[in-house]
Amino acid sequence: MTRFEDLGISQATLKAVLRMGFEEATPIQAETIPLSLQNKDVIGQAQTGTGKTAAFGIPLVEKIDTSLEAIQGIIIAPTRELAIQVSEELYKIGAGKRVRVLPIYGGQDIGRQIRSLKKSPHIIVGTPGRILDHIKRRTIRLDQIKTVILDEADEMLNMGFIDDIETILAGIPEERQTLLFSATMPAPIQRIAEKFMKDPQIVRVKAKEMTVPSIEQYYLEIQEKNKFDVLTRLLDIQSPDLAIVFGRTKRRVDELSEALNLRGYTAEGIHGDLSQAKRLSVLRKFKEGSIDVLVATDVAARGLDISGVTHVYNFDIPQDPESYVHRIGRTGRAGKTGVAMTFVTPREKPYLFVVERTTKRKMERMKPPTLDEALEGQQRAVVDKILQTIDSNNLQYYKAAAEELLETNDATTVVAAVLKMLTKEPDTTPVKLTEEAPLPVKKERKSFDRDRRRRDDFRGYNSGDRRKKASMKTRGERRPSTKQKSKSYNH
Ligand SMILES: Nc1ncnc2c1ncn2[C@@H]1O[C@H](COP(=O)(O)OP(=O)(O)OP(=O)(O)O)[C@@H](O)[C@H]1O
Ligand SMILES: [Mg+2]
Repeated sequence: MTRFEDLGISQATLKAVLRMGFEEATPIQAETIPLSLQNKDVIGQAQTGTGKTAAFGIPLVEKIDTSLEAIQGIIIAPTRELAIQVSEELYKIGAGKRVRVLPIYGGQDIGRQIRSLKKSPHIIVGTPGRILDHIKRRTIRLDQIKTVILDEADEMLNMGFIDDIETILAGIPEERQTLLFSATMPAPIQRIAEKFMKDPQIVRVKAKEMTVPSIEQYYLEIQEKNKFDVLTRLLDIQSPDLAIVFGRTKRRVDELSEALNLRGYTAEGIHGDLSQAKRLSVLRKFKEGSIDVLVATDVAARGLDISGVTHVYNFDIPQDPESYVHRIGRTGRAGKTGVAMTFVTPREKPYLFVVERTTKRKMERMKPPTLDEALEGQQRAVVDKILQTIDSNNLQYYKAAAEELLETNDATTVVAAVLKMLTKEPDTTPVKLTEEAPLPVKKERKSFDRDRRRRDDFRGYNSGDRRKKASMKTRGERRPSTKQKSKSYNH
């Protein structure tokens, strides 16, 4: 355990960090902060939700000279939401020193941004495109920058920002420190590191698994057409505080959130096609708890830190293991527990195995719940609420009416009626969901299936179970569309 007191940071920053409720440094912080304070370049890799933001944020704030009216630190992040979130965290860390932090992202009025830039922020946090735009307009000056941080570098690569990043880095004085955070280190990122970093220290927080152990991971084998009913049953049974449902495409996200609303859940979707204002308002509502279910695509949710997300549902299995790790990493953050459920259609099962092999962690198989189980789950939730209400002991206004009811009815009947009224019975309102074509069948399919079967045997599934699975495979599965077929599966 490392205390922030022992990391050599100033009183002002220490106070700010403690005020944020951080008691001890996470491993990535314990390793990165001292290196960064010594001006070393650092490449950092650690699991989701383990505090990478503060790992670079604390030393960056420490190095800001607040008497100098110039941009001294720049953080580049893949999405607007992430830029805002990181700037908020940096603002809190820097509150003790009164460090000025400004988020800069596309979609926001450029005139307003230019006015904010005139108030000389010490740190800017932005998306590559907009930062470059300001550099070209000369509304951002790079000559006093001493620290550059690339957050989620691999995601920026996936989004096609690599050239923008190179251009930005090339314009920043060489006498600087560069920190790079990335979940993976594909070749183009390594090249960036070689070209733009000086003797980088690699901080890889060793973890047996890529996912944090505090997330319980399950998979459910379901046919495409049954996914939605199973999702709503799970929501009823598990009654998550806040849940994120991941869909593969934008259309999927729209349809899912609409369908969830039809069935009485408060859900909204986020994906790249929504306006900036809309995405932010959805996120705000989700954080405040005025919507319970956020439906998202991978990119929209990358790196987002929303406290209190208890459940993640992979309505569609992600195409690659990294997406899986990032998706489920929206729960179980900062040492909290979480539950992740992955739906897999029979023909997509090889993907499940690839995920498990990469994360070095097995998902536990869960049977799709039945309608009765869903009803039971709802009842249990109501009973819990009633017990809580009893505990709150604030019932004097209701007791007279209760006694009146009990004069003519027996207690069990009265309570049963109350339970029935309060229980949300499983809703089977028809909804419209376009079937998503399954991911392309993998070449190595045979061997994966064999491996999987061996593991299934090991878990002691009976052969009847397996026959059922086999028959599911032959019934009514659609062939992948040519578009999807052409996507390669490269892991
Ligand atoms: N030392 C700490 N003690 C307690 N909470 C912390 C600490 N450091 C960070 N946190 C909190 O943990 C949460 C996750 O942190 P952060 O978003 O930086 O994770 P991350 O490693 O960047 O995750 P991702 O890979 O998903 O981007 C945040 O709410 C943050 O405020
Ligand atoms: Mg992060």
